[in-house]
Amino acid sequence: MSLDLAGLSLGPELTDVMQRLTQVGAELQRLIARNGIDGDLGASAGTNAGGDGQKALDVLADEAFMAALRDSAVAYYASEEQDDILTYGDGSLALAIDPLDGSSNIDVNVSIGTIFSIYPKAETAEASFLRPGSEQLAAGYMIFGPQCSLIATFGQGVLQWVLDPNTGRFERLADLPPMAPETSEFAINASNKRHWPAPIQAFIDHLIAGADGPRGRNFNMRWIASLVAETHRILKRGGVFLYPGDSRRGYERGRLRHLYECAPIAFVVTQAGGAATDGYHPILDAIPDSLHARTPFVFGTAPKVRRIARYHDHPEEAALIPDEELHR
Ligand SMILES: O=P(O)(O)OC[C@H]1O[C@](O)(COP(=O)(O)O)[C@@H](O)[C@@H]1O
Ligand SMILES: [Mg+2]
Ligand SMILES: [Mg+2]
Repeated sequence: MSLDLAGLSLGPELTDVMQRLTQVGAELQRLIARNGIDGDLGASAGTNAGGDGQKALDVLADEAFMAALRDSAVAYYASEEQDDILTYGDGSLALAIDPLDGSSNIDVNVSIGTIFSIYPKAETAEASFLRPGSEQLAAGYMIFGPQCSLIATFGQGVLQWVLDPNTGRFERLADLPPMAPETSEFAINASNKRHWPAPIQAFIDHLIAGADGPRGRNFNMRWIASLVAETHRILKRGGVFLYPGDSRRGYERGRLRHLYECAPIAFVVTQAGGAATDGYHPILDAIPDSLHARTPFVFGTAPKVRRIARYHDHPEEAALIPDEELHR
């Protein structure tokens, strides 16, 4: 057993799938730690279904998860790296996966990860995934960094584990406490500012104006370009993340994938007391119209996410809403 699930009643199928996911995760952490010794995991390796360039590690991770899950309770496997859904056995689960998130960081030794989302199998392969994220049974991510952590939710709060490099086993830590309601950090790729919609421009302008602007206090910015690392920081110390749609060709719905990235992160974040929207509507209520569909994505401390929604109605007034009023 690579994962300590003592005391959790997940049922045999979900338990087995979690064990298999974490076995692969432990192996990926080991391979990543040796990057450069036997080969270059950041080398280019083609293009995936969504049109993104693939790195060697994207392909290797996808193949490792496919191999590990082929004879499991996963009946349908949908991956960011595959054109179509793969049909396996007749188990009861459907798994969506971003096998390697944060690919641009592989060759610079910055945290990357795997994001997973598990649904009960539906009538058809497509119907198993093109549904609201609120129907997820489980979701989470592994982060390959200074520590290899697993963060997961099964719908009752957020659980965390750390991989013990001495034993190869994920040891459970105390459950994550609810996210901090008061924070001053935001994360966005500011190089795209000129392409953003007006409400996002206004929100960020007001944060950057700091104590001299309508918000009347200073804020701090972080951008790692690795969704798992950004999520991990925000879960641990609060803040807000934005990847809005923008006017660049192909970015009208942002960059991130609804099924493989946004729905699972939204499930985790809302279970931690945060919120996740497309800027306005909750992500967990939305139904993606295709496997690789993208969505604008805003998540983090709930009052901040609510304030961003208010910027879509009344940008100038939104800056002046007292924080307490957004703590509903
Ligand atoms: O390079 P950009 O446009 O800032 O985008 C960074 C975002 O893209 C991603 O790397 C996309 O994920 P993949 O690496 O799985 O394609 C996110 O992890 C990150 O938040
Ligand atoms: Mg990703
Ligand atoms: Mg990826």
